[in-house]
Amino acid sequence: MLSSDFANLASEAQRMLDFGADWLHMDIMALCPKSYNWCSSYRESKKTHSVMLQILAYLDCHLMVTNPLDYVEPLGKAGASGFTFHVEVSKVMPIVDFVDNWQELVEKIKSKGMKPGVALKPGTPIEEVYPLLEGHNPVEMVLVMTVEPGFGGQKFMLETMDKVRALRKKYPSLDIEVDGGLGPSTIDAAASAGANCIVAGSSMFGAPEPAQVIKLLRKSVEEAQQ
Ligand SMILES: O=C(CO)[C@@H](O)[C@H](O)COP(=O)(O)O
Ligand SMILES: [Fe+2]
Repeated sequence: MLSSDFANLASEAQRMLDFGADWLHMDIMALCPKSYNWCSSYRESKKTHSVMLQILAYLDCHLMVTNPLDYVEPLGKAGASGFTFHVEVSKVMPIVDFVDNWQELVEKIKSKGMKPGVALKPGTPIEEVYPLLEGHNPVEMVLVMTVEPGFGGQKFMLETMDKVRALRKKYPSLDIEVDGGLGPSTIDAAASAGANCIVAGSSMFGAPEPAQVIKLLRKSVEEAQQ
């Protein structure tokens, strides 16, 4: 949704769902701490239109913030479906034992009815997320960033596919999301590496026929899965 027309957020979201999108991806960034309000505004606007859509639209929230714990309560209230925090917070947070802290974080995310996920930046080794996929409270999705976080419309970094391949080999049924620079020219590389959740911003909102782009992305993932 970062590439959408913010003045018409609800109709932009509806347009993408009508074109065939499964999820709406919401980027929440450190310097816009109230950006989670998008979720509640979206839910509110939908109340008057369609109760069904309110239930059906999956809000996939990607938190590029250093204090994810502070967002669990407000995002849960705002109607988020997925809550994906960055593994790099372990380095910037004044945390003595990140392992205990992420267990607590995952537990809180689940208690608010959201799906916990972990994201990693292009320069972060894949091994750093492995501990979060083990134990009694594992995350349920890994978001591999295929551009540096910050804004849409950047060039897909092909070298990040090594991480997707390694992850898919180790976890055959895990949800692996790729985010940044995905579109018709890059989807095959991501799909064949093993990604099954595709975030597409500028390639969707900038397309003359977004429905065709979605079809193409889905076909590539389905074929790779077979
Ligand atoms: O998280 C981010 C950027 O920080 C992404 O979600 C981008 O917003 C995706 O946009 P495109 O690269 O598809 O235009
Ligand atoms: Fe994102």
